[in-house]
Amino acid sequence: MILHSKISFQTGPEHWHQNYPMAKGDKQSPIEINSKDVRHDTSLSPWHASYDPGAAKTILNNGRTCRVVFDDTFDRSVLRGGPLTGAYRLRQLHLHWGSADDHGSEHVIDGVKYAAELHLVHWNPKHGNFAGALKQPDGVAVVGVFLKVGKTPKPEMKRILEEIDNIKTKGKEAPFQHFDPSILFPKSRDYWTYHGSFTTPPCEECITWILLREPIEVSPDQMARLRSLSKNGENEPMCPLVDNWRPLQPVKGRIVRASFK
Ligand SMILES: NS(=O)(=O)c1ccc(NCc2ccco2)cc1
Ligand SMILES: [Zn+2]
Repeated sequence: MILHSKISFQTGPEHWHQNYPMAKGDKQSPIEINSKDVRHDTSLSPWHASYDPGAAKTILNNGRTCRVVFDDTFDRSVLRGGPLTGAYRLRQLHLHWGSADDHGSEHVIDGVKYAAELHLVHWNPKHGNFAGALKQPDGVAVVGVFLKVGKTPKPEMKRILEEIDNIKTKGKEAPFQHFDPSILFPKSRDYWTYHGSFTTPPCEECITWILLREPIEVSPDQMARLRSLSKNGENEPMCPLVDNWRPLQPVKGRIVRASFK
């Protein structure tokens, strides 16, 4: 009798729940924001980021995204206000992007997919550490900024994208200092907010999402740089790091609030 061993690497988002049951939860991210279902909440206050440029440490390619890591050992770079209670510490920022300009963001706004989505990840120090915060519904706050391709790119994105040449392959890390990520924010502070999850396993439902309504612009060349990153390690076959976004998840009756009319 010949045994056919069938090895299937079931790692796609549809299979995550087999190892991470939370991936099939009722508060998963990303979701589509439909303006007709959004509730303008006049009690929502403005959000404030006070970041210390000296907290920036390194930039790395972890094979899934390009991530900038910050010193979060004390209240050095914090996010306050908006839907949040207390100061949340900035831990890292990273991006999700597509293989072409017409898709790449994780959240979708009235059917619009942006070329990329920047996530600034903060955690609530009242829960001791990041690992503890993951287990709490108010443990983490992520600010999402949409990126669209245009002719007046933000010079500040240059800084991140210039470093990309030094972290082309998985596992590569480079120093990344003296960087204040609040320069990446658009003019308007208008945002949507809802309760959701990490968009990668283990998909804990611990995130207060704050999605900025106004996208920032990047140049075609900047998007091409992002797409030049590789998933593979240095001496492995080339595999472009693109389309690292999770498909839309069910809203399951959640209310999305807007800070604006
Ligand atoms: N795309 S995202 O903003 O939801 C996001 C943010 C941070 C992580 N970090 C990885 C992780 C998840 C749980 C513990 O460590 C993963 C995903
Ligand atoms: Zn993300």
